[in-house]
Amino acid sequence: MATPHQEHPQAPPVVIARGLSKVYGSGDSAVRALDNVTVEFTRGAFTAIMGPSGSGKSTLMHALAGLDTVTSGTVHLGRTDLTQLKDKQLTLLRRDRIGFIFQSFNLLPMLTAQQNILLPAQIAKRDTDQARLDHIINVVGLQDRLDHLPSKLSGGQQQRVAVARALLGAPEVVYADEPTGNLDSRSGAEVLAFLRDSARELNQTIVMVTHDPVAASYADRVVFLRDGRLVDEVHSPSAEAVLDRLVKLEA
Ligand SMILES: Nc1ncnc2c1ncn2[C@@H]1O[C@H](COP(=O)(O)OP(=O)(O)OP(=O)(O)O)[C@@H](O)[C@H]1O
Repeated sequence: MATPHQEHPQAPPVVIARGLSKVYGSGDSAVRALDNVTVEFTRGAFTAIMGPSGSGKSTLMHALAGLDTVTSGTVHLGRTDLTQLKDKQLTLLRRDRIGFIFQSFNLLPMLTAQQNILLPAQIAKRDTDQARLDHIINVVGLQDRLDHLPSKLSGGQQQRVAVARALLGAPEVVYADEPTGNLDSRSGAEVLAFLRDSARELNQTIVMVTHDPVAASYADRVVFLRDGRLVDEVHSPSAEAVLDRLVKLEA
């Protein structure tokens, strides 16, 4: 068992959400998906967001990432309040300052692993830091797969390409939405270990939504939602401790 990652409480928060509420619809059919959520994510911390189905996990991640608007509250990435930005500014902010990892990998099928990893930097006309690229490719163990098309890679390898792509630009935060949802448990464990290592070795801030207590146990901290509210959190979690909290929340 690895020693728990020491979070740095003195590290400044990279993302700060204050008083976030999100209401879908209106009148009798209104659904309060987020209800006054205040939460911070410090630099280099790997945090999992958990909660029963419908508790607001996706809504929270979409709000944090500037993928969706909120009804009230603020979301700061560094000094920028995302809730004040127009669509075009949000698009640029997501491109330049946030990394994304999705359950479905989202690789372009006609590009090799290496081309997929480099694509966001090319689109943004950013120079690639060769030392960082080499390091990340090593960390995710893709050295001999770089020329392969996604269709010639296993699911775990494809997700490692997606992880490398998300990490390359050293974004201020990486959001991972059920990153192991399509993987068998061994590939899932590899991807989670890479996420954990990149938080530690690259001081990468990572926020992951997951249903899986084992996946959450790789994080430094797990925050729990119920009915759109932040109701609990666990630091240096074991899978058992996470499961225990979840069972109580679902009771
Ligand atoms: N576009 C939408 N329109 C109306 N209601 C929505 C919409 N998106 C989400 N909701 C509702 O908001 C609440 C929170 O949904 P959300 O998808 O954030 O939960 P979740 O915790 O991610 O769920 P799951 O674990 O099932 O993916 C739910 O009651 C859901 O039905």
